[in-house]
Amino acid sequence: MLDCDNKNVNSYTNWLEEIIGAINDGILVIDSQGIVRLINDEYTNITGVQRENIIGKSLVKVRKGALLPKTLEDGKRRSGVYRKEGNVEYVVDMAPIYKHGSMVGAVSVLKSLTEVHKLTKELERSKEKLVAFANTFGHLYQAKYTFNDIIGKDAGLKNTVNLAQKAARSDLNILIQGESGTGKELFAHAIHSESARAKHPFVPVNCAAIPSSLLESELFGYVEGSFTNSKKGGKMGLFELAHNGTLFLDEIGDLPFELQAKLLRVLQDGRIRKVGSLQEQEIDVQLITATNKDLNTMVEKQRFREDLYYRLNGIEIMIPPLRSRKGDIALFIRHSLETSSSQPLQLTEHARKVLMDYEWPGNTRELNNVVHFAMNMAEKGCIDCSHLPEAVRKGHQLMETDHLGASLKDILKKTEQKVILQTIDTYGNTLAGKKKAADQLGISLASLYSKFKEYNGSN
Ligand SMILES: Nc1ncnc2c1ncn2[C@@H]1O[C@H](COP(=O)(O)OP(=O)(O)OP(=O)(O)O)[C@@H](O)[C@H]1O
Repeated sequence: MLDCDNKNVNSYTNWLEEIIGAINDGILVIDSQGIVRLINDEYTNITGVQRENIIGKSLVKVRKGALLPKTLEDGKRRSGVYRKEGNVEYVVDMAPIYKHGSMVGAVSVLKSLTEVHKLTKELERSKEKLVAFANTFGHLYQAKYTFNDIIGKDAGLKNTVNLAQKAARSDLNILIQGESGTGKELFAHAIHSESARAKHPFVPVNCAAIPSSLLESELFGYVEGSFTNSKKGGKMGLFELAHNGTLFLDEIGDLPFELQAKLLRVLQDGRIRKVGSLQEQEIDVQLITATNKDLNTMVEKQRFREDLYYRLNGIEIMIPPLRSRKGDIALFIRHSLETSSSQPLQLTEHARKVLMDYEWPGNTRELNNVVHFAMNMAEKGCIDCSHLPEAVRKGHQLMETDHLGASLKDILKKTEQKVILQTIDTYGNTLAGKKKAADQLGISLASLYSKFKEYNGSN
């Protein structure tokens, strides 16, 4: 009953009591004599004081140190007064109640701090999660390589690196072509790392790895309810994720034809539209695409849109296959042996020759795997032919039996070379090993040295 002079509890005051009871803060009302007239349930929850122990009693007597009677004396509002009762902390706002210009009582409003503490903790936890998420997210969408990670001194590769460095300084779309395993993704990372966008996300997408039915919504995102099972709140697309950074579309030759038209529109307008949305949003990404397919032939066969091909092809980077960069094979092997092996390892001349002669259809990826395989198979600090994978050995043997068209002199020379290298492999590439090899072959050590030098350019 707010009108403390009114003894009749009418329906109006009942209604007010209902409202006060429904309030989430604790409420206590005293009349002009300092007698407690009303409390709500939340007041009991916060202070632990039961209704029957306080209603109709003088507040100062029941609650020593209560400040509300002071409000009755000076008519002043007080706010944010901190209180602690056992483990319960709360703050109190106090105000006088006036009717027709005279003070008829005063009210306290208590706000529990337990809830505030709980919310603060929740907020802190959310902030921590957000930071962790930002770290993971940042980590996930960072380029992992720079141009320093690209191994190779072959002139063809150096020209390619040179062109890629220029491309990194441009904002043109870049199309990287090359056989599988030549390092197209490595180049894409390096280009982003050296570009002005390096601090922004690098988002790699393999177009062949995402089912075509999902690719559009993955690339452009979708709004809530755009299809059955769509996530609440919709989903951000990879273009949006890459905003201000670089989007790397690998295996672009596998982009479904109907999506090619949509991608072309995005590149022309610089805007994307989420699946199910009518609104467009501006997007600023540098697009790098890569493929090991021959896009020119695909265009001719009308399997890839010509207009999109020209859009993607702002700068075209062709990475030469490893077999055309023999010098890089030796360099890569040396680098791997020096950096990846826990013990010093020697490669026999024969094994080296087999590796140099092999065609490397899987390019640097395959070479990397083969060298690591051989390092694990090596014995006594030495990698010889028997430590190479069968496919590589077989490839070499096939090549060597391919004598068609060769002169007898060349065949004999090759065979002699093979036998000498294999015998040195067997006895070891040391002085003692070479002596044994020469003995076994029935030639002098000097002769073996001179032949060995002829085959390898050095001994
Ligand atoms: N020049 C190089 N120097 C160092 N490592 C290289 C080089 N080229 C390729 N690699 C390594 O070879 C592996 C394959 O490279 P990457 O994935 O970039 O090739 P890719 O051309 O994109 O292959 P795919 O067409 O199969 O996707 C990676 O481990 C990469 O780091």
